[in-house]
Amino acid sequence: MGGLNAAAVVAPAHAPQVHPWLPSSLYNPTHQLSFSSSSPSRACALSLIRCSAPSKLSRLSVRVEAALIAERALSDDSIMAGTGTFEEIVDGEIFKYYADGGWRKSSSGKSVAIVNPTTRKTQYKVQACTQEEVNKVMEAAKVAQKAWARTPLWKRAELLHRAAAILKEHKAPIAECLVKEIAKPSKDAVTEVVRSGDLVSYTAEEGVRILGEGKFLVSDSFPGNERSKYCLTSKIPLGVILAIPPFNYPVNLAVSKIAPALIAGNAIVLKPPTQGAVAALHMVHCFHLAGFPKGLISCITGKGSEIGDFLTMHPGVNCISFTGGDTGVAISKKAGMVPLQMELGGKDACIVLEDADLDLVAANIVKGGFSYSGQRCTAVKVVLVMESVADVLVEKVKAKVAKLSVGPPEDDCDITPVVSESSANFIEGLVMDAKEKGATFCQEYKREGNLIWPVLLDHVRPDMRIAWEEPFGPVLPVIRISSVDEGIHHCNASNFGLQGCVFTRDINKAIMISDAMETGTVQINSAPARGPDHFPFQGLKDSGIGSQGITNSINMMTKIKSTVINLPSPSYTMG
Ligand SMILES: NC(=O)C1=CN([C@@H]2O[C@H](COP(=O)(O)OP(=O)(O)OC[C@H]3O[C@@H](n4cnc5c(N)ncnc54)[C@H](OP(=O)(O)O)[C@@H]3O)[C@@H](O)[C@H]2O)C=CC1
Ligand SMILES: O=C(O)[C@H](O)COP(=O)(O)O
Repeated sequence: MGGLNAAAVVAPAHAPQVHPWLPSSLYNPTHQLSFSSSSPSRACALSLIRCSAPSKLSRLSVRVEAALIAERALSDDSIMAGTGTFEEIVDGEIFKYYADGGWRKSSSGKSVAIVNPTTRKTQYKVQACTQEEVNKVMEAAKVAQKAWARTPLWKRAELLHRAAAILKEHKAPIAECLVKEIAKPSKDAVTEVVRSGDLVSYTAEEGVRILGEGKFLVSDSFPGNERSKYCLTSKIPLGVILAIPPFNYPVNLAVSKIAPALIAGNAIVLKPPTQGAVAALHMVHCFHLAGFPKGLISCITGKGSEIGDFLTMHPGVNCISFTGGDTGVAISKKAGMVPLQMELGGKDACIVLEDADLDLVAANIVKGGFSYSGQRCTAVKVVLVMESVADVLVEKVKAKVAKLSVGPPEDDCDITPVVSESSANFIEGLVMDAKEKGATFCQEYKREGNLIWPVLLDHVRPDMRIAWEEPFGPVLPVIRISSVDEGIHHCNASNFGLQGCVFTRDINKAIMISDAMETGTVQINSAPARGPDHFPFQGLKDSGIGSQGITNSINMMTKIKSTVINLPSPSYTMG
């Protein structure tokens, strides 16, 4: 695209106008626009900046609006990671980490490579942060949180709305990182960013409602008491929240922790997954542009295996919100006395009864089992179908699988390379085990590098690993069952209990099966899914601790504080 090809955001030379409600010591100097070339769009953006009288009302919002206008003037494909708005987050070829309101290089002098799953070459590099840098981030977070907790709720919400708008405006460059780092199909990558912006806005609104309410209790309802004590309760922040999301939703599962933490008055330290870290850094920059106080949000990069234990066992952490695999089980054993929110793996079962609408089932199995190449914790991971309808169902699913496009994420293919070579090897191990033990392959098994063609495995038996293990890849086992009880038994014998689904036209049977399935959620006549993002989302057994979803996350990241008014003598309201 000609004309305006970069809108760089640079720190102002002079001290910025401080928002009246932000303590000046914590103010994150916000940004001015500079342009690398002239164009009508540039002139338009500049004239808007000049005309907008950034005096008493809000210089911050003028600048943010101007940033938005300038971004809108850019074509989606003209913005590359580390250029334009995101120039300041990268130094040479290594992305910086975010601490104390700015982008920094680690003193370690070391970096971590992010390998593009499609090319299998290094795509990006991020800083390998040191323990000392973690200590500093924790100290800054503690200080910033105290001031943030004194910031009125509606003002916290306002900043979150701003961050959401900036995030959505920058969907293209962030999605591009997702395509390159985790091979997410390009349309899904854009959807992830837009969904994340919506989640942040919804959280701001929900927070204003639920944190604006407390309880008033009187003592005479408890035996032996007169009405001489009034108890007022409200929700207070926990302090510093450590957020660790997984590779498959590095932006969405980061903001699903960041936004509830912030609206509730907490500070946040984010440790993004290595694959997906650059997308996450871009997302953090959107929060930076929104003007949050310095130190309140930080993003530490580095390999989880190296820096993870130091972070999760850090005394400065007051709550851990983690999404990922077995690592979560290990963290929960090591973490100290802090609240934990753990969203871990799943082996979501799809139980299909004889009376089910098999076209609907087939469509849901293919979408549920193979979207993002099966790399979703809520993917359908085992089909338990009544023998009498199994042949018909398998044929229908097979026909749909044949239509899935396989190839690079840039082409928006349905099936794209899985995240890493080790993941592809693990998936292949499960497939080969099933082959040796006699499963029926509905398609020929094919793999090139990290790209695995979709495979439906029929006649899977419980002695095969794929019957129980989570492939996190485009491989779906079908187990034929002779009774509903057999299906429920298989589902409940799993160590996981995230979601499950049941397909039947009989709502009474559906409810009974839902009640019998030991999972956090059961979907009736649809594939498992986390969204919409305000729904509660939780796993039983090894699938997690606590519940996510916007309301539940806000509640989880707060504590109840009571103030009791003791009257000298009982008082009863007469009305
Ligand atoms: N229930 C749910 O909501 C979801 C569950 N999952 C599950 O996650 C798994 C796949 O995701 P994946 O990212 O590979 O999961 P991992 O558990 O490998 O990693 C998750 C996060 O933990 C970090 N990490 C690694 N080691 C440590 C450590 N010792 N201490 C602290 N953090 C650490 C990782 O960083 P790094 O990348 O640097 O190693 C990453 O940010 C699957 O099992 C899937 O089912 C995934 C999404 C959602
Ligand atoms: O990480 C995951 O896989 C998600 O939490 C599932 O989200 P989805 O159902 O929206 O894909």
